[in-house]
Amino acid sequence: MTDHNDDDFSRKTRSRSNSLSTESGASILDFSKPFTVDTPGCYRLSSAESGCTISLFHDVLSKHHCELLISEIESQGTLQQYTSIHRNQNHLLPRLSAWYGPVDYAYSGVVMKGHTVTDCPRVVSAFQNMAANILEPNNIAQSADCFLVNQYRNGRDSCGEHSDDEPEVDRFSPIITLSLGQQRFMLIREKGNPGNAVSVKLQPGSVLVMNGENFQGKYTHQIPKDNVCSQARTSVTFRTCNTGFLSARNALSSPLVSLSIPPASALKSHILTSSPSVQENRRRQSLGLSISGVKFDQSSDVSSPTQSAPSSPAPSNSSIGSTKNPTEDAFFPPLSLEAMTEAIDLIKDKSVKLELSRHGQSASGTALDCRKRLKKVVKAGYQRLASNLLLPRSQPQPNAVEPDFITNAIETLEKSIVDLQAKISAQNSVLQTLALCNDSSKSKPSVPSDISKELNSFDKRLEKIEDLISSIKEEQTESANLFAKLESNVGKIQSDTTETKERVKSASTVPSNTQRGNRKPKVPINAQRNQESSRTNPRPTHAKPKKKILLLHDSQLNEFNPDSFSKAFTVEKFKAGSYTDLLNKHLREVIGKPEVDSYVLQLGVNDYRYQSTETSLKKAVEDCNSCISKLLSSSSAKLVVVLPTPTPGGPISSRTEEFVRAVTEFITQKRQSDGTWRRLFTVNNLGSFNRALQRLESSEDSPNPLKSDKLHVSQYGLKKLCLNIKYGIYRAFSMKPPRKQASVEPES
Ligand SMILES: O=C(O)CCC(=O)C(=O)O
Ligand SMILES: [Fe+2]
Repeated sequence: MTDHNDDDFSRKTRSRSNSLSTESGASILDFSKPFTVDTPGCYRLSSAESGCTISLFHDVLSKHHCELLISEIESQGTLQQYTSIHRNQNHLLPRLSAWYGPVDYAYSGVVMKGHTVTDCPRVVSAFQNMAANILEPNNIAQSADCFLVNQYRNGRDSCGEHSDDEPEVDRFSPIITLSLGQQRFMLIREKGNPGNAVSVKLQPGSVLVMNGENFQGKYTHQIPKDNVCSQARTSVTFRTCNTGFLSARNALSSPLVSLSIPPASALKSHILTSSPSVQENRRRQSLGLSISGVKFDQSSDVSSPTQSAPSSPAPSNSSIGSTKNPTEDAFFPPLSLEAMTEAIDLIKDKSVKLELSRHGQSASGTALDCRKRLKKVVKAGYQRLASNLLLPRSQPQPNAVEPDFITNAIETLEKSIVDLQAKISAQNSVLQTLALCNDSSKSKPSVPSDISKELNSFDKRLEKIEDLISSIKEEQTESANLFAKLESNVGKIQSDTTETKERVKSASTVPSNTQRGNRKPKVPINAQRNQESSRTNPRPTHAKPKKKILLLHDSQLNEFNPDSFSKAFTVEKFKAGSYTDLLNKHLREVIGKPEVDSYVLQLGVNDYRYQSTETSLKKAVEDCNSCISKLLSSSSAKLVVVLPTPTPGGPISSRTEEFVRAVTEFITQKRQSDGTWRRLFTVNNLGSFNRALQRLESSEDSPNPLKSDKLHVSQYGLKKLCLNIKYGIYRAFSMKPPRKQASVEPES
C-alpha cells in the first residue's frame, strides 16, 4: 500500500470485506438527486424503495452549546489515540476517540474501554433534546444507549472508509452524528458502486442521521483528510447497542468466566482426531470463531491443558480450526447472536477442552459451564445496561431499573437456553456417531468410509475450485494491466501515425524537385507549423473512438470553438462559471453527463480575487478541493485542472499567482495522500503568460506598453491558452501530441 501513511487500517479492512459481501448494482440512494427540504432546516436524501435516508439538520446546537459539550467531553480525560492491529502491526488511528457505553466496544483489532454514559450529563441532555425536537418530529427512532466520540485534531486527522456494522451496534437503529468544532466533510458512498456518492458538509452544531434498515450494509462513510482544516472537530455518534449480542459475547469471552475441567475419567473415548476440512474451517471463520481444542489424555495434566506446560503436550492434530496467533482472530468477521448459538453447538465433546477467544480475551471450558455463566452475566449486563440507558424525556428517573424488563429478558434467555440444551444434545449424538465412525473406521469401514470418502472428494473439489478462482483473479489483474499498457501504446501509435500522415501529406504539397526517387521526403519545418491550418479536408480516422472531453469553463473560453481543438478528442463545452458556481449550481448536471473520458476544469479565480484575504484564500482552496473531490469521486474519468490565468477587467496578477501557488501546493499534497487524485493533471499558464508580459514590456516600439495588472488573456492569447490545455489533455492520456513539443510554449 502506498497511500496509507497514518490512515485508519482497520476501517479500510472492514470496508473491504463488507463491499465484497454486497450484491453489486443494487442502487438504493440516488446521490445525484438533490437533498430535499422536508421540514424547515432538515435536508434529506431518501429512497422510498429501500427506506434508507440521510438527514441533515443545521443549527441544532448553538456555538456556545457546542463549546460546553466539547469541554465536558475533554474534561473527562477519556479521549485517547487508539492503536489498531493490522497484519500483526500496530497502527495509531489518526484521531482521538472515547467510547461511552455499557460494555467495551471492539472492532478489527481495537478494543475501546466503555466509559459511563451518565458521566457526560450534557451530552445525554443534548441527545434528549435532539430526540424530542428533531428525531421525533421527523419519524426517526429516538433510541440510543451509547455514544462514540471522535476528535480530529486538525485536517490531517481522518476516519477511513467504513460502515458502522459492528455486531455491538443494532443494525436497525439510526446512526446519529452530532458535529462540534471545525466543519468537515463526510463522504458517503454506495458499496459496490462508489460513484454513487455524496459529500456532506458537517457544520458545527449540525446533526446527521443515517437511517433505514441495513443502511450500514449498503453504504460506507468516511471523514477524509482535509488539508484546509487547521482546527479541531469533535463528533459524537449516538448508537443503540445490540443487547443480545453483547450478553452472549460477555458470557463467552469475559475473562471472569472460570470453567471447570471435566474429570479425567470422562476424558477418553471420542476425540476429534482429524484436522478440520476446508469447508468446516471456512464455516467457522464465517462465524468469526476461533476455537482451539486440546486433546486430553489420561496422562496429561488436566488442570492446565491449554498451557504449554511439558506435562500437557498439545498434539498437532487436535487443533480444531484454531488460530495460533491471537491477533489474527481479531480479523475474523464479528460474531452475531446466531454465531454464538452455533458456537455453543460446537462445544459438545466433553473430552475436549475448548478455548474461545475474541479480541484478545479468552474463555475455556465445556458447554455446560458456559451456559451457567451466560445466565449470570446476562442478568448483570442487563442491569448495567438499564442503569446506563439514555431514557427519553418522559421517563423521570434516568437511573430507575424496570424490573419487568429484566425479568422478561431473563425469561427469554432461559427459554433459549433450554432450546440450546436440546440442540446441543441432538448435535452431541450426531457428533458421537461421527466420532465413533472416525475412531472405528478400521473395524466398521462400510458407512463411515463412504461418508469420509465423499467428504474427502468434496474437500478436494473445493480446493480445486479455490485454486481456479485465485488463478482467474490473477489472470484478470494481469489482463487489466496489459490492457492499460496496450491502450496507452495504441494512443501513442495513433498520434505517431497522424503525425506521419500529416508529414507525408504536407511533404507531398511541397514542389516535386525536393523529392528524390523513392526516398522519404524531408518534412519542411513550415509544413509542420502549418499542419493545424492545413486540415481543410481531414481524412476520417477509424482506428479508435475519440475520447470525450467535457470542458468546464468560465468566461475566458466563451469564444473557443471546440471543433478546431484536436482530432483525437471530441470536446463538449459547458459554461460552468467560477468554481463556486460549478460547486453550487451545476455539479449534479455535470456529473450526470455520460461517458466522459476526461473533465477539463478551468479554475476561474473570480471568487477569490474580489476579496483577497488569508481567510478567503483558504475558503477558495477549500471550494476547489470540494469541487475536485466530487468530480473525482463521481466517476473514473481523468481531470485536467487549468489553473487560473489573469482575465480581462483588471485582475491583479500577484493575487492570481498567490492563488495558483496555494492550489498547486494543495493538489501536490492530495496527490501524495489520496490515490484518486492521481487521475488529476494540472495546466499552469502563468509561465507563458509572464513571458508574454515580458515580451510586451520590453518591446520598445509598443505604442502603449501594458502594465502587469492590465495585461489580460486577450493579449496573452486565447490560442496559447487552448494549446496549453490541449497538451495537458494529451499528457493525461499519456499520448504524444501530434505537433513537436518544441513548437509549443512549455508549461512553467
Ligand atoms: O466523525 C464522524 O462524523 C464520523 C465518525 C464515524 O463514522 C465513526 O467513528 O464510526
Ligand atoms: Fe462510522
